[in-house]
Formats: sequence, C-alpha cells, structure tokens
Amino acid sequence: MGEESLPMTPLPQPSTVEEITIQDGTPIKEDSPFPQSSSDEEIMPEEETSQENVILSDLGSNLADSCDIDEKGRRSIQEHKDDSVIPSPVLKGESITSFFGPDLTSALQLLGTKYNNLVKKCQEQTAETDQLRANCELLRNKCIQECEPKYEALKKKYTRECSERKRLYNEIIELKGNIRVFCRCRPLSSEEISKGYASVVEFDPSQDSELHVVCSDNSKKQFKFDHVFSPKDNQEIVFAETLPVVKSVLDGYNVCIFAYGQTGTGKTFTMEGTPENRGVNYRALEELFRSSIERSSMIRYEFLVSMLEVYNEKIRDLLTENSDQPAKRLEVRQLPDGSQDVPGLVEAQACNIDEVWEILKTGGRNRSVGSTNANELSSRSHCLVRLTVMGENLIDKQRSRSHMWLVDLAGSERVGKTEVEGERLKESQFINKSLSALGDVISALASKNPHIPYRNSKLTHLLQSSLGGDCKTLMFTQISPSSADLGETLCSLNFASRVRGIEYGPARKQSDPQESFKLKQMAEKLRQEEKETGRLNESLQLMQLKYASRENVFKTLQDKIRDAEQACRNYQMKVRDLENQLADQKKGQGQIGNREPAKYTKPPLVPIRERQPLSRITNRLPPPGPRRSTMTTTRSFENKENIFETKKNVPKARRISLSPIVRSIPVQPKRRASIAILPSEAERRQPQHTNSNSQFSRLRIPRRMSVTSFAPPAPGTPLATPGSKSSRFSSFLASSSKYSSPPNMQAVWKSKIPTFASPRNRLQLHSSPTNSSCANNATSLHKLCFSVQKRVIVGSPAAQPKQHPVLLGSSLGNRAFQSKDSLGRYGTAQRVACKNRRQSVI
Ligand SMILES: Nc1ncnc2c1ncn2[C@@H]1O[C@H](COP(=O)(O)OP(=O)(O)OP(=O)(O)O)[C@@H](O)[C@H]1O
Repeated sequence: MGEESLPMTPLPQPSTVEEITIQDGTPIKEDSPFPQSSSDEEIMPEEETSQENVILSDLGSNLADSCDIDEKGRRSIQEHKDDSVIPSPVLKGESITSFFGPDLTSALQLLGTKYNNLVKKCQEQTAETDQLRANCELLRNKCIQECEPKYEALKKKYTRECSERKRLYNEIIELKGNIRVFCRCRPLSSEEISKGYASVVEFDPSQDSELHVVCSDNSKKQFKFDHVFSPKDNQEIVFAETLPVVKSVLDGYNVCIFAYGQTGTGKTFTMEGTPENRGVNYRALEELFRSSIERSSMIRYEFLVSMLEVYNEKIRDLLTENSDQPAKRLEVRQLPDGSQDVPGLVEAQACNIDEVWEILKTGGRNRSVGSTNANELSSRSHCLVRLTVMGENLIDKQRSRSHMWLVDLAGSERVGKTEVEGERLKESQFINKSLSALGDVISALASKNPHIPYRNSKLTHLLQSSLGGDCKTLMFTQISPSSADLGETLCSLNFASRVRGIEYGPARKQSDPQESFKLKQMAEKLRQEEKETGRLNESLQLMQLKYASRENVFKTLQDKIRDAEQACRNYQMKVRDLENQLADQKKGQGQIGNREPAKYTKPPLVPIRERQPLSRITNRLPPPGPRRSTMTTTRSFENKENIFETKKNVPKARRISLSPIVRSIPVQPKRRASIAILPSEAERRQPQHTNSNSQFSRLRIPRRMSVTSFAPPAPGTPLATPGSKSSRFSSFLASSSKYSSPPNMQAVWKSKIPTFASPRNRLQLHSSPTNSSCANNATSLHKLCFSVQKRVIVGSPAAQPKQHPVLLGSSLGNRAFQSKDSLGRYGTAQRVACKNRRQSVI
C-alpha cells in the first residue's frame, strides 16, 4: 500500500481490455450497485474463479504499470488477487478511466459480479458467525450449569484455605515469639559526616538478623535481633516485616508497636515518617483499611482512633477539639477484664485512610516538640496512637474488639551531652525516669519476677497489657551509626537484647467485653446448675441406697413370714393330729367305762387368722402405726415397770418393745431371733421344779422362725382371733397356748442345756413326734418359752435362786443389768439390757 490513501474515485477506463472477457451481458440489477451475472445465483465453478483471478491479476498489473505503481503496491495487488480485497492503486496524476477504455462496462460488470459474490460470501459468513454465536451461547449456558456447583465448592475451599492460612500465619508469629525486636540504624547525618564521625555499626548483607558494633578498643560486639535494618533499608522494607504483626489486630489480637532509642536516631521517622516517606503508622492503618475492605463480605469492621501523649508524667489527649482549654485530667484505669483504659479519651471514628491521616495530622500538631542539641525537632513526650478495631463476623455473629498501640517514645538523652536546661531539662528528667521505669519492667519480665512494677510510670502503666500480657508486641530499637553515639548505641542494643529475652505465653484473642460479660454470666449460670445437679444426684443416690436397703429388709421379712407361715401350718397339722389322737383316746375311754367324766374339756379350735398370700405382699413399708405391740403384757409386769418409774435415783427400767416385728434395727438375714414367752399366771404360781425328763425344752422350732415376742394370755384375756389386732405370730401362739397345759406338762428349766447356752443354738427348740409328751406341744412350748425367758433375764437359777419369774421386770431395772460388765455374765440377757444392741423380746 502507498504512503497516502486517496478517496474513492470512479473506476478509470482500462487501456487494454482485450483480455477481459465477460461471460454474458446480464444487465445490472436495480438493487445491486453492480450488474449481476446469472451465474451469481449459483456457486461459481472453480474454473471461472481461476479465470477471473487471471483477468483480475492482469488487470491489476496493467493498472499498476499504467499508474506507475511502486513495487510494494504491485506486490500487494498480486497478493490480494483473491476475492477478499481489491487494493486501490496509487495514482500518479492521470485519470484511471483512461486505462479501462470503452470496455469499462464489462469491467464494471465483472467487478459487480465479484462484489456480489463477496457480499454473498459475507452474508454466508455472517450467518455462520450467528450460528457460531448461538452455539457459543448454548455452550456458555451449559458451562455455567455444569460449573456453578464446582465454583461454589471451590469458593468454599478457598474460604477454608484462607482461614487455615490465617491460622498458620498466626502460629508462625507466635512461634517467633510475641515480643519481636527489630533494630534499625539510620544513616550518618551530613553534620556527622562533616564533623568526621565514622560509622561504628557493621552489617552483613547475608545475615539480616545480626549486626556488629565496633567498640572503642576495636573489638566487635555482635547483637542478634529478629530483623536488622541497615541505613540502606527504606520505609517499604521496614513495613514489609512489620505487616504480619499489624494484620493480627484484624484477627482480634492486641498489638503494640513501639520505637525506642536515643534521641535523634529516627524513632519518629520510623513510626510517623515524612509525607514523602510515610512511616509504620500510616502504612499500618492503610493496610488495615485495605484488608478490611477485602474481608468485608465476611467481617464488618469499625475503626476508632485515639491519640495521646505522656508529657511530664501527665496524660494529654491530642485529639481534643480546643487545645486552648485546660486539658482534661486523664488517668489510666484497670478494667474488670484486667486490661488498661483511659476513660474520657477521645475516640475518633475513621472510615478510610484519608480520615485517619487527617486525625494523625491533627494529633501531630498538638504534640509537644522542642529543639535540642541532638535533634532540631525532638519529641519531648511519648506519643501513643491507639487504634480500636471492632469486628463482627457476618456469618457466626462473633464479635471481637482489639487494640493496636503505635508508640513513638521520647528519646533517651544524656542531659550533660544535650546541654538542656530549664523546661527542657525537666522534660528530659521525666523522659529518662519513665524510660528507666520501662527498663525495670523489662528486667522484671525477663527475669520472670513475680512483681512487675508497671505502675511506676504512666507509660508502663498504659503499656501493661502490651508488655507482659496477651498481646503481640514489636519493638524497633533505633540506633545511630555515629562513633560519637557509641555509648548510647551500646546501651540501646543491650536493652533491646533484654527485651528480646522476655518470654510469655501466647497471645490471646480478644473478644468484645459485652460478649465476654454475657459469656461470663452464662458460665456462672452453668456452674450453679451443675452444683444443683450434683446435689440432686447425691440425694438420688441416697434415695437409691435407702430404697435398696428397704428392699433388703422387705425381702428378709418376706422370707421370715414365709417361714413363719410354714411353721404355722406345721403346727396346725400337729395340733390336728393331737386332737385326733385325743379324740381317739376319749373314745377308747368312753367305750371302756364311761364311768369317769373327762378331766377337762378341750376348748374349741380357734381358726388361725388367714393372711394374704405372699404374692400380694409388696415391698412397700407398712403404714406407720404404733410401734408398741397391742399385745398385752402381764399386769404384774406392767406394774413392776411402773414401780420403777416412780422410784427416784433408780435408773428407769429399759422398756422392752413387745412389738412383734416392727423394729428399727437393720434386719440381718438368717439371724435368728430369741423367743421368749412369758408364762401364764397359773404357771407362774406353780412351783418350779426341774423335770429333767421333760423333753419340751428341746422342742424344735423351725430354725428361721422369727417370733420376736408374744405374751401368754392373762386369764380371761380373749384369745387372738382373726379379727383381733394382735399380730399373726401372737395369734398363732395364742391359739397354741389356748390348749391349756395338761397337768402333767411342766415347764422345765434345764440350766445347762448347751443349745441354750451357745448363741448359735440358743432357743433352738425341737419337737419330736415320737415323744410321748408331744400331745400338747403348744402348751409345752408356752412353758418352755417361760423357762427360756427366765434364763434370758435372770441367768442361771443358781445365780438368782430367789428370783421369781413374776419379778422379771424388776430385774431389768437393776443397775447391775445396765452395767455391761455384769451383763456379760448373763449370756442372752445381755441382749436384753445392753443399750447398743438389739433387744430380745420378752
Ligand atoms: N532511616 C533514616 N533515613 C533517613 N533519615 C533518617 C532516618 N532515620 C532518621 N532520619 C532523620 O534523622 C532525623 C532525626 O530523626 P527523628 O526525629 O525521627 O529522631 P527521633 O529518634 O524521633 O528523635 P527524638 O527522640 O528527639 O524525637 C530526622 O531528620 C530524620 O529525617
């Protein structure tokens, strides 16, 4: 193509048209700018196309020749002899029409055909493109449908990975140590160079964590820190290392970054920087805002900025509106959660970094600065910027509230060297005092002293939780390279090494105090509930124990009842047998003579009170009733007891419960109870003489029969009937005893019966069916019981020869019986009188 392109001009007449052949003379269609050949409708055969190409090529070359087209244009025509482009030749003065001559119409027709072909092709291509576009749309939709779930899964994975990265990141920071110490050395100032001071600090570029100080004796001292910045390192490099700690504040950790060092070493430069070289403060806040926007879909953040200074041990708010007014007196207060706060401090809300910068500038203007020999704009106070970050997780609604302290300390200075006086001297003294307090705190922390003197200065009190608590702390140790400042440099480096040695536990995430309060309340409630549950559990266990023991008692009682019933049945059968025998005897006697009347008449058999079947006995306790048995004791016995009660100085006779079953002592399974039966009135009056031949004393009562007490019926006392209130046992025995003893049946005292003497066989009676005197077993039993009782209470007849059974009650009141020593001799009687033992029942 030529250098300049011309506007379209009418096609010139070709000079030679012999070679141009026109297929047919089809007129140009109205809607087409060019005549259309009939073959336009069809697809042009390949031969025709090639022919056309030849014609066009020749036409192009002729055109080029005649128009004096340069080589480049010629080549272009040759290259573009296909259908796509017909290059316009560069004309040199002459009209192009002269070249086409009179066959211009044919040439135009040819060109028209060509054009129409091109238009057709173009339309085809457009249709194809449309088709492709539709296909693309379809594919796109299909892709979206297929990829949507994958995208969601990947998004979730990404979120998970992010939180994992955050966790690992924090872990690394914690592993590196919560107090991290960086060292930054400023370059030699022009003044120092001019004065000829040399640098005494050496850096090894391969070791970014150590430096060497050349001492005055040419020895080198090595110091190691978490990172060492040489004078060549700019603000960006410094901040890149600081960033991890800064970001922690967004995760809910408290952060403290402070610069320490000799005056004029670049503390303010590192923290605040200059408008051209912004320092850590600005960059940190900028980064926090940027990150908060990044996280805004998950966490909503709010930022509050405060700025204060500690000047001459007084806290001054640097963000107060009117600095002309007397400053509010601000004090450090400890909050209930152990952290420190300054009530009344202005907290300015900032929504973006520009607002923060404005706030910082306002604060900076209010700061106390002055000129000293060492620094023209020396900070005469400790400046603290506090950023409060409040975060709310939009997903789980968790809230956090954390602080970031950015502290530019006032420089330590040698008063003599800086030659300050007046107000400056006073300031210097306060500055040095507070820095020395900071040194004390650091020393105490490093040596793990239990007492840390935080309250010795306002500065240490403010930084209490940042220095020794659950905070991520970073200290910049600023040093001067000048040989003139060697002493101060060594001091600063030693102090920084001590700080680096401080170890304390991992930083703790800070939650919102309101949330903490809520959690505390919940924890307290939970504790109370746990206590209550414990109490309830204890009482439940106690109840269970009680229940189990009662269950045991009832089981034992049931066993006993069952045994007693069995025994009852046995005796009934025996009684019936005896009655039958008696009846037989009577019959025999009647048949023999009928002369003598029967000596006695047998009282009618009183039916034994029916009891409920065992299956209906439950384990429930019987309803509370009188503990004392309704069974009547003999009148004489009661009287005796009353006599004892009226006597003074005589210990009251111990009351013996006649209740058959109810007793408060725990029932021991398989333990046999003593059986004692008081004799009837008539029997008592009978002379007691031993009938060694009597076998009743050995009458056996089934072993487990628990008959604890029963009394013989007094004369005239109605016998136990099913309707009476006396116990089953008493009714049984009463019914037995109502078969009054035949005259020949006597109670027998067998003083040395081993079965009575040994506890195991005590009161073990047996009844022999072969015994001739078993005809009235029940009566014998009654008498036997009397004899047992006598033995039980009185001991051997030898020991108490004159004791009458009627006076048994009185013997109970005897002092001798209450003495354990003397009771020991009485064997079974001990059971009766000993207070702490179970009572035998008379
Ligand atoms: N890394 C550095 N690169 C270039 N210039 C620096 C650097 N550090 C400090 N300076 C320059 O040194 C001078 C003193 O710095 P600066 O005021 O920050 O010291 P300072 O420690 O804050 O002093 P003071 O304790 O008295 O406030 C400034 O002019 C500052 O620009």
